[in-house]
Amino acid sequence: MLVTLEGLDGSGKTSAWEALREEFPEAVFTREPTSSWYGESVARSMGDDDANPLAELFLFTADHADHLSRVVRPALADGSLVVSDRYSDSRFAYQAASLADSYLAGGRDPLEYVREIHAAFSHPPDRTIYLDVDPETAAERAGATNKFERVAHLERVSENYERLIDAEPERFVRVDATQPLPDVIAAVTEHVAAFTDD
Ligand SMILES: Nc1ncnc2c1ncn2[C@@H]1O[C@H](COP(=O)(O)OP(=O)(O)O)[C@@H](O)[C@H]1O
Ligand SMILES: Cc1cn([C@H]2C[C@H](O)[C@@H](COP(=O)(O)OP(=O)(O)O)O2)c(=O)[nH]c1=O
Repeated sequence: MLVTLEGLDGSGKTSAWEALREEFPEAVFTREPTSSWYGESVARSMGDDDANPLAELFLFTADHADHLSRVVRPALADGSLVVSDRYSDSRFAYQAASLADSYLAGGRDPLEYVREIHAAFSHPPDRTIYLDVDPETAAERAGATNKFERVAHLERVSENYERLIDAEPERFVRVDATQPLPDVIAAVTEHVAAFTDD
């Protein structure tokens, strides 16, 4: 089973993911962007305010393709529970927001376009926990260290996540990430336990 953690920067995903490692020691824990050289290319692009958003989408997607074949598919084939801190929904929400101001031929909707690219090769998550926090709190917590962490951008990202949740309400569970962190972690842990009991 593939469980993904999604949400704005500073929503507490990494803290929850680390806590889950203690609770589910048999599971495979992974994340995107990865630490491979593809992931390093992504980090380089994120550090460049002039990076082309379409080129950046393909760097993130290249990292995802490698992550899938090297980590996610083999672990799922072994029957492992896989928990990923960010996954394809991050591309649908963030890169659709980055592409919104650029030109896509034929009036294409950026979010649909990014989804279509993934549909050709990706493995969709079984369940996704969305850590729900407002863009102002997210930017404050994350310390606005890169261009994705600006409030206006996070507002667009947040709207895109809402579209994704509306489209697949059965895949997502929402956790209120404005609660104290221990409560967020407890809620996330309970959800993962319930998924694996099903
Ligand atoms: N519910 C919360 N309440 C207060 N601070 C939080 C909460 N969740 C996360 N933080 C803080 O925000 C920062 C980013 O948390 P992190 O778990 O790395 O989030 P993410 O991986 O979603 O960016 C950390 O300093 C963390 O302690
Ligand atoms: C995986 C992924 C991340 N991102 C962005 C979200 C973050 O701003 C940044 C780094 O992700 P991450 O290291 O998970 O940061 P955080 O812990 O703050 O959430 O990359 C994308 O824009 N697209 C993607 O596909």
